[in-house]
Amino acid sequence: MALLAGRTVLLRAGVRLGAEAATRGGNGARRFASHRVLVEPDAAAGIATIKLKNPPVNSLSLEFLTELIICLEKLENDKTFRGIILTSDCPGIFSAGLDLREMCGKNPAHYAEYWRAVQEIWLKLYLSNMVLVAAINGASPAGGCLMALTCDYRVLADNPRYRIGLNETLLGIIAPFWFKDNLVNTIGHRAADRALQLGLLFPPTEALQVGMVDQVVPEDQIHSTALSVMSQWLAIPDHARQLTKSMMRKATADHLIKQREADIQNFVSFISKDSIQKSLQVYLEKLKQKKH
Ligand SMILES: CCC/C=C/C(=O)SCCNC(=O)CCNC(=O)[C@H](O)C(C)(C)COP(=O)([O-])OP(=O)([O-])OC[C@H]1O[C@@H](n2cnc3c(N)ncnc32)[C@H](O)[C@@H]1OP(=O)([O-])[O-]
Repeated sequence: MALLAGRTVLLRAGVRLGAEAATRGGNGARRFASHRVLVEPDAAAGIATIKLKNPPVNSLSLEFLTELIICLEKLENDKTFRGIILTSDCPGIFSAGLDLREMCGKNPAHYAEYWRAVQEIWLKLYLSNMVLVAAINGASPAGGCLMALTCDYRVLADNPRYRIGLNETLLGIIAPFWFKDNLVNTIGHRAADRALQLGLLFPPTEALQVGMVDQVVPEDQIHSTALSVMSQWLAIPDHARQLTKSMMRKATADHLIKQREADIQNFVSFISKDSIQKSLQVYLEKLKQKKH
């Protein structure tokens, strides 16, 4: 069901697979990349590093999400890879979260298509059989935080500007129940209750304290730390680790899978409200004016 729904998204979004480059890397691994999703394979280690490259802020547009979904499907089906390091190619930004322009001034069919893609990326990441390590090398609000939360381990670069959290309430919107579930599973109910209501964005020290991330390291050590964490996780036999991961996560994922269509309808009717559209426009305007 999830897969079929995801395929619909891919076709509708009309991403040109022909635009992707497929070459052989020095280690013989198939290297593939799209415009916005760079994949650096290390076949010998069984690890692929995905670098998000949708400048300026890696906002999750429909096209970007679609490319990421295709990339994850390919890696998941390629037995060469057992682990993914998820990081950013945009200096100082991991991801600014959902692309606000996809949620403003569009029609209900567009909102529905967009939301299906957001659900799909979450399900793909959260239920991946591979080990996922987030190397968070920049600010990570809202949807950016959500992607990091799907990973098995989070390393954050030590820079006070790199704040992470689900800040939806600050935009006048509400984190969906499955964002909430993922956060509760990570930091516990009390901390999630406070973080969600206040829309808290945690700087590194606080993020570590609350359990939003597992490790904070100097920025120049982020990739080496992610690699060393990955090797610990890959030392565990895949079948045992994968079944354990599924046991821990299935109920949370099923919560969404069982009501995907209703969740889409909820999102469409919520986001289409005049008051919500106004809040989002005001927020986008503020972001634009911040520079001037
Ligand atoms: C129910 C729904 C659940 C929702 C979940 C979400 O994820 S909601 C999402 C919640 N996300 C947030 O609340 C994060 C909002 N973003 C930020 O807080 C900051 O941009 C930053 C800290 C990520 C980077 O700071 P920085 O000083 O390095 O960069 P900058 O601020 O100067 O921006 C550069 C350009 O990017 C633009 N743009 C930025 N974000 C978005 C976006 N999401 N989308 C589209 N565009 C965005 C910005 O307008 C500007 O455009 P311009 O003027 O060039 O045309």
